Amino acid sequence: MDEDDKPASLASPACLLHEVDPDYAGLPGPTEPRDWPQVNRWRKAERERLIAARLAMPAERRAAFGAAIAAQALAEIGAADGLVVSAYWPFRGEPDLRPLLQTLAASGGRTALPVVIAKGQPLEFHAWQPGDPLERGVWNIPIPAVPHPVIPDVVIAPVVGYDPACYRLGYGGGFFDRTLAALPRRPRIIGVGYSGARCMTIHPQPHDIAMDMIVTENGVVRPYDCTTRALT
Ligand SMILES: Nc1nc2c(c(=O)[nH]1)N(C=O)[C@@H](CNc1ccc(C(=O)N[C@@H](CCC(=O)O)C(=O)O)cc1)CN2
Ligand SMILES: Nc1ncnc2c1ncn2[C@@H]1O[C@H](COP(=O)(O)OP(=O)(O)OP(=O)(O)O)[C@@H](O)[C@H]1O
Repeated sequence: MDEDDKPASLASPACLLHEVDPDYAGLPGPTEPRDWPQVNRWRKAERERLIAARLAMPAERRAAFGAAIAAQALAEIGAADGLVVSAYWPFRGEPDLRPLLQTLAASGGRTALPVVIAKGQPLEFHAWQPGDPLERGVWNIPIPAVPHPVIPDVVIAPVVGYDPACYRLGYGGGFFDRTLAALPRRPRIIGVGYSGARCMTIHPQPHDIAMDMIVTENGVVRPYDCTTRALT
């Protein structure tokens, strides 16, 4: 059991204030002009709340949710043959999708992990499949020991939070947004997280890039799915 797997003690129940009324939480409503310093403070507090909530889940539930997320993500990816798919090495209670990498690699896919080059710079993606050697990168995140940059067709991005428009709240480094903005062609972007990570809005900023979908243990969320359903 590593640090991430230990259930947090004294965790308080998730606060649902933000679900009820953003004004009440001191934030602008969705159509009002943003006060970005205020939004950044909100994001920081929300990150801490959401990470604590997922770490407080029993490890068995996280594992079961991770398996459900992996199965649906695999179905969304479809035929893996010839595709370059980037996922991630899980930390801080993220869904563990390493078995998905194994399945993709076994069915002809080329798998990869993101690599932090430096703060403020886009990520790189380097080919890696289960069994290949790893070394510690920035923030001690395991990265492929043998550098082999690739351009992914599909990027699986773990979320700290997400909203119905499929915007992602991450760890606050801005890495994925910078990376997606810099890639020569836009990959399919599949966000993955637990359904408890849903926010009414993450208050997207101009640099935020929406994902094509979010896969949770309960199903697939596509941008404004609920609106589409309501209109049809
Ligand atoms: N498993 C996994 N690997 C990943 C990502 C991810 O989201 N999950 N990343 C996706 O991007 C990149 C790493 N992104 C990270 C971004 C910030 C911090 C971090 O610790 N940040 C500091 C504060 C940063 C700041 O404010 O400047 C902190 O939380 O204390 C860690 C990783 C690449 N690898
Ligand atoms: N394309 C970009 N160009 C320049 N700066 C950017 C870009 N994308 C994000 N940033 C900067 O990075 C910082 C963090 O962004 P944000 O809060 O969206 O991070 P995040 O998506 O939660 O983090 P991460 O992707 O690392 O998990 C912001 O201050 C933002 O201005």
